[in-house]
Amino acid sequence: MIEKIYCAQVKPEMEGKRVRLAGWVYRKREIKDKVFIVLRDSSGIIQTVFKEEISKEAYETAKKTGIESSVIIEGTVKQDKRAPGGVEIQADKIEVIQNVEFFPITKDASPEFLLDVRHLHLRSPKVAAIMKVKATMIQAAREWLLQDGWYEVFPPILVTGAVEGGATLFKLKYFDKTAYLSQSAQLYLEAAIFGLEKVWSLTPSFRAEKSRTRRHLTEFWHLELEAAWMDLWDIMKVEEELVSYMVQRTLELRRKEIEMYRKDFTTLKNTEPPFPRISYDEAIDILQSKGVNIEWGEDMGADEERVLTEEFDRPFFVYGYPKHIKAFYMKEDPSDPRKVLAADMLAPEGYGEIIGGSEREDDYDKLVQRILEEGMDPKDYEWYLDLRKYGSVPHSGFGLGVERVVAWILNLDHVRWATLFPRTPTRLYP
Ligand SMILES: NC(=O)C[C@H]([NH3+])C(=O)NS(=O)(=O)OC[C@H]1O[C@@H](n2cnc3c(N)ncnc32)[C@H](O)[C@@H]1O
Ligand SMILES: [Mg+2]
Repeated sequence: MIEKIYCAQVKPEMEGKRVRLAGWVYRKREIKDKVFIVLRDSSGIIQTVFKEEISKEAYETAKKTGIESSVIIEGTVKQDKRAPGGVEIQADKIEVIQNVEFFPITKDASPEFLLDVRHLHLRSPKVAAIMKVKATMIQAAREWLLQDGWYEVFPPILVTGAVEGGATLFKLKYFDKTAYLSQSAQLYLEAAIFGLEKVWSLTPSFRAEKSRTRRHLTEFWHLELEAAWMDLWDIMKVEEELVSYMVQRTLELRRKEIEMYRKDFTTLKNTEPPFPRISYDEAIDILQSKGVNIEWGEDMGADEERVLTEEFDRPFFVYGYPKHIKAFYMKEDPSDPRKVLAADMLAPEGYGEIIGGSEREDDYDKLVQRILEEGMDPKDYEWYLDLRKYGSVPHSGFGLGVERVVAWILNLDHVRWATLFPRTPTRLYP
C-alpha cells in the first residue's frame, strides 16, 4: 500500500508538516490564480490548494483534473479558518492516477438514477456514512452477543421449505430437485440449540414479497437468535438489551455519521431497557381510538404500525397476536388458544416492525396439527419435527431486520438506502 495518511488525520496543529494523501477529487473550483481541490478518501475530505507560484506544473495539472479523478497529492499543512476543519494543504505535487472527464452523478440526480448507478454512488460520503453505521451496528451486536455467551453459527441459504409462508419463497432448480432461498435461518437455529443452547446467525434472507413499501426488500440481512430454556418474556429481555447496546454503541462511535441524517437523537437516547410492552388487544384499542379502521384479529400493516408508533418515543413491544395471523411454529398461548406467544418490536417515528419473535411450539403433536392447519405437509418438515421427538425443550427466538434498524437510526425514507445493492421487485441490477 502506498505511503499516505488519511484526510481525517490532518490536524491544524500539524502546521508546516509535509503530508501525502491519496483519494478522489470530490469538489474543485478555480478562483483567480488558485485551484482548490477538495480531496475525498474513506475518512472524509480535506481542502488542497494549488498556486502557480508554488508549483506551476502541479497548478496546471490540477486545473485539468476532473471530478472523481483518482489522485495522489503532496504538500504542506496550513491552518486556515476558512477551510473545512480549519486546515488545508498547500499542495506542490499531484499525480493523476486516472483522470475523469465527466462523472455521471450530478446534484439533481433522481433517486431511481442514483440506484441505477449505485456502483458509482456508493463512494459519496453520505452513502459511505450509512455503510459505516451499518457495520458499527453489527460490530456492536457481535460485542454484546460474545459477552452474553451466544454462539455464532452459519446456517444454509439453500433450503427445502418455507418458514414464513410459501407465498414469498424464491424457488430454484437444485440438480434434479427443487430448492428455495432461505426466508429465515430460524428452523436451523432451533436444531443448533440442542448442542449450543444460545445461538445466533447473520444471513441474507429472501422474500419474494410484492409489497412495494418503504420497508420491504426481496433480499435483506437478518440477525437471528435462538435459545433453549427461554420463554417469550425471556427472549424479549434479550431483544431489548441487544438493541439498546447496538443503538447506544453506534451513537457513541458513529455520531458524526448519524448527524449527517438526523438532528434529533431523542428516540435513540431513549433506547434503554426496559422497553414499553403492550398487548395486541391494547394495540387494537389504541388504533381504534385514533380512528383507524381495524378489527380484532386483523394484522397490522405498515400504515397501522406507523399510527401506533406515534404513541411512543422509543422502541416498544406488541405481544400476544392472534394465532391465525402468525406463523405455524409459534406456541399457542395456554391462557388463550386464540393467541400465540409472539412479540414484535416496533421502532418509533413511523418505522414499525424491526423484530419478529416468539416462543416455539415444542410439542410434537401440536406442531403437526399447526402444520396441517396451515395447509402444509408434515413430511416436508420431518427433520424439524424430529427436534420435538428427541429431548424437546421450551425455546424461543427472534429475527431482527438489519436494514430496518439502520433506516430508523438514520431516519432514512426507505430501507433500500440501507443496503449496498438493494433488491426489490423492480430492481435486480446493478
Ligand atoms: N428467527 C426468527 O424468529 C425470525 C422469523 N422466522 C421471521 O423471519 N420473522 S419475520 O418474518 O417477522 O422477519 C423478522 C424481521 O425481518 C425483517 N424483515 C422481514 N421481511 C423483510 C423484508 N421483506 N425486507 C426487510 N426486512 C424484512 C423485519 O425486521 C422482521 O421483523
Ligand atoms: Mg414479522
